[in-house]
Amino acid sequence: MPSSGGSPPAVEVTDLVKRYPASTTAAVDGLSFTVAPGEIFGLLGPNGAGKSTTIGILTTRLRASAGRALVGGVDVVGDPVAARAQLAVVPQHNNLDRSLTPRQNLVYHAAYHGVGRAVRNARADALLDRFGLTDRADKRIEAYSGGMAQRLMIARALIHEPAVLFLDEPTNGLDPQSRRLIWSRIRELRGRGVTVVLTTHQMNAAAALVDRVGIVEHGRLLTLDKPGNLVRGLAGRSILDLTVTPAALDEPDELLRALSEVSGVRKGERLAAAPPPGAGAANLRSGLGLGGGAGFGAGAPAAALAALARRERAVATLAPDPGGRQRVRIRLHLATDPATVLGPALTILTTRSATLTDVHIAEPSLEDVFIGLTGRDPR
Ligand SMILES: Nc1ncnc2c1ncn2[C@@H]1O[C@H](COP(=O)(O)OP(=O)(O)OP(=O)(O)O)[C@@H](O)[C@H]1O
Repeated sequence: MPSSGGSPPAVEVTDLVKRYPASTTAAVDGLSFTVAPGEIFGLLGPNGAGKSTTIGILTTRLRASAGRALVGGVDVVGDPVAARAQLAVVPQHNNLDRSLTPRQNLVYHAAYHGVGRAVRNARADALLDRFGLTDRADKRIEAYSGGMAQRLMIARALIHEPAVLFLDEPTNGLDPQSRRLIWSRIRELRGRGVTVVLTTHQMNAAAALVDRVGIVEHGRLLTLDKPGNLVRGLAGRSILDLTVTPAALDEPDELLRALSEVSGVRKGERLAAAPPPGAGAANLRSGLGLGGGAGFGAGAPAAALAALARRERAVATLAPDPGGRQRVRIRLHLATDPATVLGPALTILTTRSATLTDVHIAEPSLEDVFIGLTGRDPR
């Protein structure tokens, strides 16, 4: 997190509450956090957690039911006009003015914020260039793709050089090219000293981009820390995914139960469907120096298994998928080194005549932290 150098927080939220009329529960329910100047702060949470409502209050679109919110040291309720001069917001939905050209959207927005003519034209040119829109600056907005419209909305938000930029789902529904451009431009803002508060459901991008992340649910903060610290909190917990074909008379749930009872397994679960074979797979047979065929058990060389387990990510193909029989994916959540679980797990598979076709060892991610805190049920 960039040092605030003793200056006040860019955003300060204290005991914030929002109750919508006719709703029995609070959308924001006593939220408190601060964001340092120049920080990129991620507000994560499941659908309906209260993220957009919080941003709505901070950007003066909504009025809080209780609590306090300051942006750039300005109380958003006490002095919304001064607060709006400090901030900019890119909402979830396209609110560009379709009666204007893209360039006019930028220039008129700058004029609204009192930016002089020469400066606003120069800034519009620079921003159109930064967001890859120069060639289409004078076309009709209707001809813009979703990615272009989103880039233009971010450019428009930046034209009065706000101290704090709020982005609500900035890359939702965009193709990978637009997503990468937007994440990269947001990263650049840190170098320019702009504070960014964003919401997203894209955990990998958030983990790579934000300085700190707050995870909210039911309008309350569940945790707030650097992504690395949150993931390290799950240290020693790796995940072992096995794709297996149980023996004809075996029950997948019985197999799962047996694997879940291996020492070092915290929890076992069945995943939805078997992945397509292939893509990116390393061949465990050659990697381990083992012969072909199904059913590797206790006889497999322990050192080779340990070498596999030490690899940060390993996807391996052990045996061909026997046609016709249903494969199942089993995820084992481990509280120990995968090397110590693999041997006993393979013994169980061998004993039960199951065929193992894929092994995947994964380190925990921010998404695991998120799921661990907020659960698996869709909202
Ligand atoms: N105008 C409104 N009137 C009544 N209830 C609302 C209104 N807007 C949002 N809510 C409710 O407030 C809660 C928080 O919604 P909010 O949109 O802030 O969540 P969110 O975390 O941004 O969700 P998402 O990830 O889906 O955008 C939800 O239960 C939602 O149904």
